[in-house]
Amino acid sequence: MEHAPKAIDVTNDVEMRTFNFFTMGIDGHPLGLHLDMAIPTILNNADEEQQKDWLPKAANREFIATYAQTEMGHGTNLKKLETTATYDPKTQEFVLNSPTITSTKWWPGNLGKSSNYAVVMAQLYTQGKCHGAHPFFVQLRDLNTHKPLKGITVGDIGPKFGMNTVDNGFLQFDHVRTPRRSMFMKHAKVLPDGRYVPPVHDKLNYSAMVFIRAAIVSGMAYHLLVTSTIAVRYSAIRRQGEITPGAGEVKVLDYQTQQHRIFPQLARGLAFRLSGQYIMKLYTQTMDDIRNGDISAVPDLHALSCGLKAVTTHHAALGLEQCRMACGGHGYSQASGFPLHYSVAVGACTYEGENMVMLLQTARHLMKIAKAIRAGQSPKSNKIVDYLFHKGPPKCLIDQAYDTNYRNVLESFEHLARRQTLEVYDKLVQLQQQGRNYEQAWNDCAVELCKATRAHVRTFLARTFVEEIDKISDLSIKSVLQDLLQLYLYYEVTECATGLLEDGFMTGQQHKYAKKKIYEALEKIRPNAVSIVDSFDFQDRELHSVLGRRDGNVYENLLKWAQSSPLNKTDVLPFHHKYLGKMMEEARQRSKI
Ligand SMILES: CCCCCCCC/C=C\CCC/C=C/C(=O)SCCNC(=O)CCNC(=O)[C@H](O)C(C)(C)COP(=O)(O)OP(=O)(O)OC[C@H]1O[C@@H](n2cnc3c(N)ncnc32)[C@H](O)[C@@H]1OP(=O)(O)O
Ligand SMILES: Cc1cc2nc3c(=O)[nH]c(=O)nc-3n(C[C@H](O)[C@H](O)[C@H](O)COP(=O)(O)OP(=O)(O)OC[C@H]3O[C@@H](n4cnc5c(N)ncnc54)[C@H](O)[C@@H]3O)c2cc1C
Repeated sequence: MEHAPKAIDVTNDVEMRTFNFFTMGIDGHPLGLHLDMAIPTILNNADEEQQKDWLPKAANREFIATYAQTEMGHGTNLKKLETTATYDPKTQEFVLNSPTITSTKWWPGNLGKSSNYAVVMAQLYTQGKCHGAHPFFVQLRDLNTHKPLKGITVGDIGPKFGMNTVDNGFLQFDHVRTPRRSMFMKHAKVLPDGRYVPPVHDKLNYSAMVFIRAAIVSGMAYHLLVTSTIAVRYSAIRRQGEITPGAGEVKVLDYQTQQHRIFPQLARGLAFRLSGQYIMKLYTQTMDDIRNGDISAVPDLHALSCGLKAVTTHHAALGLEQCRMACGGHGYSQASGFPLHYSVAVGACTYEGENMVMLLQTARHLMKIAKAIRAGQSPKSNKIVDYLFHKGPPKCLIDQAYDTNYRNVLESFEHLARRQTLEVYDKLVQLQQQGRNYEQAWNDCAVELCKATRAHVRTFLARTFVEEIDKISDLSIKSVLQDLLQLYLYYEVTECATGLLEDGFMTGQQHKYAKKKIYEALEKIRPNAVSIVDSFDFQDRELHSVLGRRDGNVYENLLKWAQSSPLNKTDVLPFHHKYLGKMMEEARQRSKI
């Protein structure tokens, strides 16, 4: 090709690649899974020889690979995946098979028509024993004809809620043989004679999922900032109704309800962006540590990435809907961009680990800490969880005259997370003392366990936001961002007020104080709102929105957009006379009788 694209940067510059992934393929593109699941799997799970062979070709786009783990019958419970990879020592090959209809791989992005390779998660059998789900690098289609290889049935799963430019696919194996070395062998191995060598940590095979979970946090920030930009810009040009009778129609952005709907999404977008940077740095550092044989950070990374992924995707889904609803009828048009952004972002509540399951994974981590606290152990030096070991003030102090760096607000979030974590731990213990087994007790506490995770993640998001704003030296920028920080923190206080009021930690008067601080922040943000969203410098093509155009020429372009609809190619649609015209003519004839 004349301007062949240069090789993908497969270094661990994940931050930029992630952002490209989320911005480049907002509704997905043929290389989405190749870039952000297949390549990370090769980087983190292939041994040196395999990396030498596969990585340059992957970077050079000599093939397209996806990540085929989920099956028709199982997505969450990886232990019960049914695809098998059985080692044959005679030929030193694995035989891949889909034994049941429910073992059909189902959902992998770009699997249906684009990919010719896949990372396939299969239950590994050797010497008659199953060793659990392991990744294999498997060719699916002929590199020249692109036809499926022998024993492989593959196709697209059909239209979905959204992201319909992504060919999510299905895949079945009928005793397909693949070389022994197609098994990713950095961590676990199968030797030529069939002996299994276990990994140092049995979850290292899950690293690609951890990468996307970490990346999704910035993805959610991106979606919230994009849709807030659309809603703020549109609200700044849309005039509807009067505040002072006779003074003329106002910009809907001047309504306090409009500000209360949109500005918190702006604030959350920033908060998620800052935590997204943190978790991606933690991911990169942990992967480097693993390469040096240190797996100590793996549990912290897993717990934080699961919790952040679940909370940010849920809040993004709610926030995008608020932005859409704030734009009235035009917000419901495809011209707004909201249907596209929403349908892509909300998928992240499900993919890469369904949110309830992710919240409970983080809760497992919190329960271990609660056990240590109840056993009187001292905290590890880990800023993410150390606060759980601390006592904290007995009463809320958010309305004290001076709250330097929002210490009193952060302590309120810490108080709630600490109380929720310890109370649900105590309930877990109590239910077991009453005779329930651990698993049943766990299920009977699951809703409260999820609340503990949400409280812990809220604390992390808030603290990170405060710390990062504090580092800003440009006072004019800092002042604007502090308005958003104030809104974020007190909005989150009101969002979790039930938990703070429940034990009398916060008073009703303090709740009123928090609301006052919210309204104060809304007023401070209003004059800067358009400049704040313009500063993100999103291109109109990224926003996919007539309402969010930087030039503000919404109405002329809305009409142009509508006129470009295929329906408007002719004044009278071809089928009119055949059906509607005929129906009306016959009705008129009948009425003359
Ligand atoms: C973002 C939007 C912007 C625009 C985007 C554009 C388009 C994007 C489109 C697509 C991109 C995404 C494509 C999607 C891909 C996928 O969905 S891939 C499939 C994802 N599937 C999952 O996430 C499966 C979820 N299930 C699991 O992960 C596991 O089953 C489990 C729930 C974690 C349980 O695991 P398992 O059963 O194996 O383990 P247990 O026996 O229960 O033990 C749990 C212990 O293991 C520890 N653990 C589990 N996972 C990990 C991990 N990844 N790392 C480290 N440790 C792990 C866990 O902590 C327990 O430890 P403990 O026993 O000590 O408590
Ligand atoms: C847009 C999109 C893209 C995707 N891309 C890929 C891909 O590229 N590769 C890939 O392998 N997969 C992909 N997936 C699949 C995705 O990873 C799974 O859908 C997800 O892991 C959930 O699994 P499931 O759909 O089987 O739901 P299930 O696991 O059947 O769960 C159904 C519901 O049951 C509840 N539930 C399940 N387990 C528990 C539990 N332990 N505790 C509490 N509640 C529970 C939850 O409410 C859950 O929503 C994609 C999915 C979507 C929507």
